Amino acid sequence: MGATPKEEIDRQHDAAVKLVEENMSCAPKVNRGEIPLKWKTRPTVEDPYYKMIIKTEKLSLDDKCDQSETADDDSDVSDPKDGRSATPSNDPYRYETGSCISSRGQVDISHIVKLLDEGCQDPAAVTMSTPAELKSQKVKSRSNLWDEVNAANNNVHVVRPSHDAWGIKKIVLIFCDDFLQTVYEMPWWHMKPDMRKAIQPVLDALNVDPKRVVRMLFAALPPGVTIPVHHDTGAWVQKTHRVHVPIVVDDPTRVLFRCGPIESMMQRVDCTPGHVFEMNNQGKHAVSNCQDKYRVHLILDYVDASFHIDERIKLSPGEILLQTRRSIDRQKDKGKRPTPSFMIIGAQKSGTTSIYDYLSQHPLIVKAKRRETHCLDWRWRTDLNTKKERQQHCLSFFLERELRFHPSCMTGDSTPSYLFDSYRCIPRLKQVFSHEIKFIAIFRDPTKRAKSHYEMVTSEDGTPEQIKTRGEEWRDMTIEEVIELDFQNMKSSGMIPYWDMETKTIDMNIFREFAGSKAEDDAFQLYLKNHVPMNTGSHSLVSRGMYELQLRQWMKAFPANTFLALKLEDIKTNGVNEVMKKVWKHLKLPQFDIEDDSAKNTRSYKSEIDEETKKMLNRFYEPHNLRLETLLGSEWASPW
Ligand SMILES: Nc1ncnc2c1ncn2[C@@H]1O[C@H](COP(=O)(O)OS(=O)(=O)O)[C@@H](OP(=O)(O)O)[C@H]1O
Repeated sequence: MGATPKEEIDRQHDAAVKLVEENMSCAPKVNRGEIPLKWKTRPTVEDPYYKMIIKTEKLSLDDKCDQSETADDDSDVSDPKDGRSATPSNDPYRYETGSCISSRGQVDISHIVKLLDEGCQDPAAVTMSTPAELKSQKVKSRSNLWDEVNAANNNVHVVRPSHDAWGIKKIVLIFCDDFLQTVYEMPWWHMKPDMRKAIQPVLDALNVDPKRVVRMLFAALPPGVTIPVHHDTGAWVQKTHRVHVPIVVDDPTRVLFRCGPIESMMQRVDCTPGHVFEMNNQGKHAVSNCQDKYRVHLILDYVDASFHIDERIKLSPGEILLQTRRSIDRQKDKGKRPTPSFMIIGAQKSGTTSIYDYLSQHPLIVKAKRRETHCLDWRWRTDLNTKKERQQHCLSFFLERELRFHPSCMTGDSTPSYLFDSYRCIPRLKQVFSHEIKFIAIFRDPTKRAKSHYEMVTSEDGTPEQIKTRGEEWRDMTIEEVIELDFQNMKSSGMIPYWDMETKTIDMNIFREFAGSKAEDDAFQLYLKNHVPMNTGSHSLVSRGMYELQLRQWMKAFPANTFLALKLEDIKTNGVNEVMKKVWKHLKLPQFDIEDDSAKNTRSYKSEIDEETKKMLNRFYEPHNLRLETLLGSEWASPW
């Protein structure tokens, strides 16, 4: 349900009745052909033509650009923020009066009317019951297609929260998920030749093959109802042409259907039955039924012929769909996706919080109960005896039960310490999760990472829990002392035989022999065992920047294609959305442009790192950085 307050809806309804009574004229029925899909963006404040309109109309930009309005159908909630991110259009015709409406012909709808007649004017049967509840009830008449019980048993029940809340009755023939990955054909479409035949004249007028139709339904708007000014949202909107055909309209003069690029430019559309018109549903639109009868429109959305649809599924009568606001799944696919689907494993202080936040903005991502579950390291329950109990404990950090019903959605966590502590985490992970998990690692110039780590651990800011987990061991130490301590710990574990503790230089001959060897892996394990306690974060300042060594342990344990490695610096160079494209691809999620790309978990430092210290760390890390190429390919040839 949208955000428009009831008083505003009442105000708009009264205004609509007034316009109807004043006989507001309709826009001339001009066939402008297809409305170009590139026009299906919200006007933005950056758009030169929009600015021009605003000026001409003497409107205030702030007032008129994408006001928050209300909802129409399932996903049609106006978003006050989306004017900021939409692509500016440079096409002046986009904002011309009438640019949002194109008359596409007049067709014979008498066969459709016959099929819909029964039950059409019966008072609302929109119950908000679940499909299972509806299915358990007895069907009164199989020929009454408006009856929800009939639809749940012999067609497929679709929930359309906003429409249902308005009391809008519906007969759904074709439906798709929000990202247009799957199109569902309902039995009353694919098993009803009379229905297809009756609707064919509409498709002929549009010159559209039925396989290009991704949504098609009849909507009966109750008497006296106004759907206030809004625009539709959802990834599908910009990929589809929206077509309306008035079917049952007793008195077209008492139906006010308006559409336009902005609210003040909305024009009235002639709602004479049989008038096939396309409208830009990214433009502002509103409808008022000022009759004392239901008003029925056929509403359909079709894609361009070149658009590829992954799957077109013919549903069986009575099948149950499991829906969220942005996803649709079949009940028979329940449990198809095990939890979790992904893990951001590190590196600590390299932008993991940001990546998790950006990921969570995707409508098909559901956040874990906490971002850093730590279920495999310091929240691992050694007291639990069975594998099943340990599994349940790890799953308890996610909305696992809820997600079972929605396999097209996914969840995961972001625990940046996992990458480092492969010694504990990998065997535990293998014990509790046997399904494929996609791993994401993000790296950052390791010297900068070390400074960020030191600043965090020695900071007095944060919640009591954060302060406790960071530990107090470094409080009275300089960064140089902490670095020296870690070098000693690594040295004593046999991890850095190539490092001269006095001259602080690398013997490259030893490095080349040792790096990547079993001896190095063994020494790293020993170090993790002896110098990585679970009760404090004050450890491993230098070693956490040895990325290849850490990632190698994971890539030995899991297939290479389950890993995606990112570079924090690429966010600055290429922009967040370019970096996130790689993430969507890795997780097989539909492309999505995030709205909030601000950096998360940032900190201002107490002091700058000393130049000599910086040079020494750079010297230590350089050959380690170069080794990333052996794992990740030429893109990582000289990362920093
Ligand atoms: N988008 C973007 N651009 C540039 N820098 C960014 C970005 N997102 C996060 N960061 C920096 O990453 C540091 C925090 O990393 P993490 O969130 O992984 O830290 S933590 O391990 O979860 O504590 C932290 O570094 P410091 O500020 O140097 O401490 C953040 O500023």
